[in-house]
Amino acid sequence: MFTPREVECHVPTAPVIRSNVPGSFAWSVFHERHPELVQRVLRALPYGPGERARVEQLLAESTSGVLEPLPESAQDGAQWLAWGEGLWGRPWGEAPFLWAESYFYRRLLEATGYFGAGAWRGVDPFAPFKAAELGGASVDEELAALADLDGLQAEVLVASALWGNRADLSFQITAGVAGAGASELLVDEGALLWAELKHRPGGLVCLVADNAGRELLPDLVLIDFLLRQGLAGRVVLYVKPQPYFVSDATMDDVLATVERLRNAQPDAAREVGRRLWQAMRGGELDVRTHAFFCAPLPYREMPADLAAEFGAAVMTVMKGDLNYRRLVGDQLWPPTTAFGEVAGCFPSSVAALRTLKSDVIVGMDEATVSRLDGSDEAWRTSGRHAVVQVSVRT
Ligand SMILES: O=P(O)(O)OC[C@@]1(O)O[C@H](CO)[C@@H](O)[C@@H]1O
Repeated sequence: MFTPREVECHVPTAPVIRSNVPGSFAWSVFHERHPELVQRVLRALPYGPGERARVEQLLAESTSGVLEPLPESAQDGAQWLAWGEGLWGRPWGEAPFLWAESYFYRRLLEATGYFGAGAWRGVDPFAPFKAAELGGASVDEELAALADLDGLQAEVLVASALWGNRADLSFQITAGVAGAGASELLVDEGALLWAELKHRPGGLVCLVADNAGRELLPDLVLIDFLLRQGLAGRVVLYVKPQPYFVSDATMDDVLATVERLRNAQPDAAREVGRRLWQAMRGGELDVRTHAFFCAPLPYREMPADLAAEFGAAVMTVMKGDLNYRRLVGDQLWPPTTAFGEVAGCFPSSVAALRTLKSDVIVGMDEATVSRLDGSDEAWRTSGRHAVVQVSVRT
């Protein structure tokens, strides 16, 4: 069980998103994305009849059944029982969307034997997808672009880490080529991010990773840049403790990506890989994790030990859509709500680098919202729009 942090945190209220509204984005995740995901998982690995039956049963339960708790043998069973108090026995769609999705991924690991005593223990059900992406041509292209690394500006590296967030394998299941088409940066507070880092160079920078592969690669290049320029004296890279939301990065993915860099062409990419390896050995790059990163809760409910880690940072860079939902709260905020008003409880200054792939959005101006609402596009979920939003802790 987590020890909650003691903090006075006042945020406005807004309706919590749930997946029980047919036609909504959240509903489509459970009724369109998950069925396809389950089929892909069952095709990608030769799970036996027991695992397959449990996975199919989970899909049926999560689309038309009620929430059942984890088996008593699960090591985190008591924690989930507490998190789900009042929800057990109710339809999945009645639970908060963030809660229900987190629980779906936890149950998928249960069904595939990830935490069991058998041979499937520790086997990442999404590993085949992640490996295909990391070994693929688009990563070759990203690596080739590193030939001109010394000429690349800080802003370009942030843009690359930002748009790398389009490469999210769960999103691509229903969106096709993620966020295909022209892209638009709706809010760009990148200058504030760099000003803060330059104002307080040499401190701790935290980066909370999102997806492996095409996203983690530019994240690592950005980390290398921060260390090389002395903008950060130390970087903590946070990854998930277990497979989650298909392509979320774990320690295995960090190691595979650093290895990919160390063996890459051109030389500049290999040099990045070599420096990252050394930085990990020397402690300047510390890869860490915490059970809270797979918890069904917003960051404002993070436990005291994790809050203390973030509290020591000059800046935390928060990657991706899900981290954004957890940072501001998975709620239907009026889009003009100030980012700092809902993210300001975070223990350090925080910069969100996020492409929009779910309904949550804050920090917009009225005119942009009207223009986008007047267009035909599902702009909140298409993956074509992005924000760089910063809240500075004074
Ligand atoms: O966090 P990421 O990888 O940027 O996006 C995660 C995502 O694909 O999954 C959720 C829906 O299942 C949404 O938060 C978003 O669409």
